[in-house]
Amino acid sequence: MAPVPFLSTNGVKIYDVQELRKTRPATVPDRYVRDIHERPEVSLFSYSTAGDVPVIDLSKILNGDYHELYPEIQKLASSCEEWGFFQVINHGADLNLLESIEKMAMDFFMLPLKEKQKYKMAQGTVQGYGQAFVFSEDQKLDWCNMLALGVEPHFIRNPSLWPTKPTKFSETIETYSKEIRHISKKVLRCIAQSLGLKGETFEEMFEEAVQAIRMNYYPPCPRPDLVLGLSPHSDGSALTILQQRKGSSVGLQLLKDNKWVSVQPLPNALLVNIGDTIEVLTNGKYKSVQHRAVTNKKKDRLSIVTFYAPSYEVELGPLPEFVNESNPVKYRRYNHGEYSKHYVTNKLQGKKSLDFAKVDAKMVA
Ligand SMILES: O=C(O)CCC(=O)C(=O)O
Ligand SMILES: [Fe+2]
Repeated sequence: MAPVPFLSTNGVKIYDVQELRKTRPATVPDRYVRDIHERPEVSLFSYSTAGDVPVIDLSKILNGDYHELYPEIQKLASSCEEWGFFQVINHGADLNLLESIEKMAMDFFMLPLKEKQKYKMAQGTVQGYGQAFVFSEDQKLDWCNMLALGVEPHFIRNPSLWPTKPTKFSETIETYSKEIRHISKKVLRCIAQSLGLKGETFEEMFEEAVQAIRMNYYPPCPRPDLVLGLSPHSDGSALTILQQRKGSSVGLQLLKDNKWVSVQPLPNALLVNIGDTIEVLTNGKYKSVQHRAVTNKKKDRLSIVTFYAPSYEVELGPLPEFVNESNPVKYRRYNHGEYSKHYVTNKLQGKKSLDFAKVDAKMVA
């Protein structure tokens, strides 16, 4: 039986990819088939190896002596400039907690559709189970099911969307998000240090930091050569901490030197990427790099992604330290809440959302 489509939060017909997959189709509906230039090169990602993305030992920065600290800070700076991504080891997070959030998330996605739809994303909103970035019938769809939840500050929460099944799900998210928030703060301090700024430079901006979690589940796909798990985008956050479930297929790719590079996270490491906020604050010195997810024919994949962003009231713009004659201002000042709204009301399309803040190069010259 063909799966029944349902309406996205913007009134567009979409499918639930896990339900599609249950029908064991030999191919995928047209809505998922990407234009030729967008399709992933299957051979590229299946052969790429781990270890390309720089690895930062957080304990060396936080507790190391000068001889350990300095090279690690240097490595962090070059990762943010050249990759926009780095893996963090010795981050101090409770490994049992990382394991239990993976298990909870998997248990959730394995529930019957009817149960998951109790938490369905409502029209015009971005939280819950569903697809937040679908705006038209001709937009290509991602081979992914998502559960997105606002966590902090409390007023962004919608408690009716926090699953009561599996039991302990909400409790685990609560503990997990606290742990990740703690790490986000530490990483942000290290980033400030790597920029030659005082560790506490960003603290005021993040006093009421916004934290949201997105769980992405990519079932196996009969045609990974034709589809994308998640469309190319940069994150609208300041930084993002990504955990990939152990044993998942390789799926995340980032754009480096105009080529898509596959990322295979190290076991127990957390993957951090620079979001649009830091790119703006540093006037482009640190890059919010485009990334996407690809699918796999045999294996599924789960990622748990925590976004850390300034409070909505904060006014953002390049810090004066990063603006001079040879580095003219690239971004205007804007309100972060407005940017967040702009981000979630547009489809994921590479780095296009940051055009919102770009200063026209000609006007500056
Ligand atoms: O699943 C992934 O690895 C990518 C997820 C991602 O980029 C996101 O949720 O913003
Ligand atoms: Fe992302």
